[in-house]
Amino acid sequence: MAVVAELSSSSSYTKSTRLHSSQCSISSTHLSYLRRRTFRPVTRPRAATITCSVASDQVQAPIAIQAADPNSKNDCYGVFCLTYDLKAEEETKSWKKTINIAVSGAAGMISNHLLFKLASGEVFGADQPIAMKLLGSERSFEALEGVAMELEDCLFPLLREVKIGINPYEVFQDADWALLIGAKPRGPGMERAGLLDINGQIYAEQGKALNAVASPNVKVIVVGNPCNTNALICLKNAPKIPAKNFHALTRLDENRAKCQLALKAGVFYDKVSNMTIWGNHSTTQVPDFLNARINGLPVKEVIKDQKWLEEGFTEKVQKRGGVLIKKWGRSSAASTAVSIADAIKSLVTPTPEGDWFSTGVYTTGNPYGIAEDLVFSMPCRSNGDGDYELVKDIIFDDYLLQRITKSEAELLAEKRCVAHLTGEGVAFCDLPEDTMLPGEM
Ligand SMILES: NC(=O)C1=CN([C@@H]2O[C@H](COP(=O)(O)OP(=O)(O)OC[C@H]3O[C@@H](n4cnc5c(N)ncnc54)[C@H](OP(=O)(O)O)[C@@H]3O)[C@@H](O)[C@H]2O)C=CC1
Ligand SMILES: O=C([O-])CC(=O)C(=O)O
Repeated sequence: MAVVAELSSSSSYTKSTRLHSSQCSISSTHLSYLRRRTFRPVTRPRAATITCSVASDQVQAPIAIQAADPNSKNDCYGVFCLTYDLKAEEETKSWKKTINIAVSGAAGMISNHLLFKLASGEVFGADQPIAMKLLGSERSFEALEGVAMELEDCLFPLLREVKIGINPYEVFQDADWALLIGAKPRGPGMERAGLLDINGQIYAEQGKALNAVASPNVKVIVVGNPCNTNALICLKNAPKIPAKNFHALTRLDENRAKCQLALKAGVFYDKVSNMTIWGNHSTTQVPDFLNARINGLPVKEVIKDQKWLEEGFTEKVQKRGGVLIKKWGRSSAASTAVSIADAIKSLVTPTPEGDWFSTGVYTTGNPYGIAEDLVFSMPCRSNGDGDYELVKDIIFDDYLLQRITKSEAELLAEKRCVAHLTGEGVAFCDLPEDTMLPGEM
């Protein structure tokens, strides 16, 4: 027989845990505490529901009953409900003000690597406390709890708060950074236009939520594919946030390109600099070997094999994701997480003299003649304040311009295909057939 009982206590966080006996499951809210050095619990009521299947001859103990609040899924998680008195702690006196980092797709593969790097301090710095706001869905909520439990168990000193939730309007509240990773993967037989529409709707919704509740100067990095067009949709739905603040992640492509040039030149990859990825995070992307440098020299002076540069190198970078999926059985997660960390570090630390980095950013006002009103990967520099400027001293040749034009045409076609999501009228999809996400080949 089944016994259903509710426990009396307090909180606003709802979770489900399976008991060790495997005969009972608990749907409980988490105890919330006021965070002080002494970790004194606050007397907020907690509620829990326990369902047990027991044999009819077993004695059933009466259990106290009080209503739960099953709708509230966005509050502090576990140990992160404890408040530390920062002033009382000598070592924290030099810490900066806590920043809020929102992450969507937080229960996914990429996040499973990224969150721990963020919490460790290696991205924002050893004096930068962070609060994590993790967005999941009904589908992923239990997994998200698992993620939060692992974060608890890491005892990261800089991780001051973790919240999990399924409503972007709650999770994105006061976000200083929004790392938007969640997206539906393209399944077998799904048209690219279908993927653009499904994921575009996610990014339109999240753009609206950011517009409504995030910090007005929030920096947004869109990872979920197709990331350039998702970023465009997101920024169009967030008119209060500067368009310049939205990025589409192409740092993984930059890192892949550096690796291939280093391999060919027989140097370690720290010798490769000034690497631009132009355009879309797709197989039309253009890894720019004309402006890149190896040991400070133009690539073409070090690698004299033009055919390899134009064909072998370019295609290898464009299709690296797909080759990896064939081998690994899933898309790049660890290297993507590292590249997100790199992308953030490039914005919060000054760019080394003479160098630059690639990121997909808003084209309006660009000095290269690329169509306006797209999100296009271009070379950028930062003084470390989270902002960036486009690099001006870039050279072009016919090959480079021709390739850039192809990627630009693809993004213009994607944009027409999502006009219903950017507020620009009726969508019309005429996507070039030969172009794909890096993982789709
Ligand atoms: N820009 C780049 O360089 C790269 C981008 N990517 C892209 O990043 C994204 C995330 O990759 P990864 O973390 O490996 O993927 P996972 O499949 O592990 O996680 C993706 C998350 O997306 C969420 N999601 C949102 N909507 C849907 C939906 N309709 N169906 C299924 N899941 C959905 C899910 O979380 P929830 O249920 O909580 O919403 C899920 O946890 C993908 O779009 C991938 O193509 C990957 C590598 C490189
Ligand atoms: O297509 C994917 O999901 C993977 C991807 O973007 C990449 O590896 O660059």
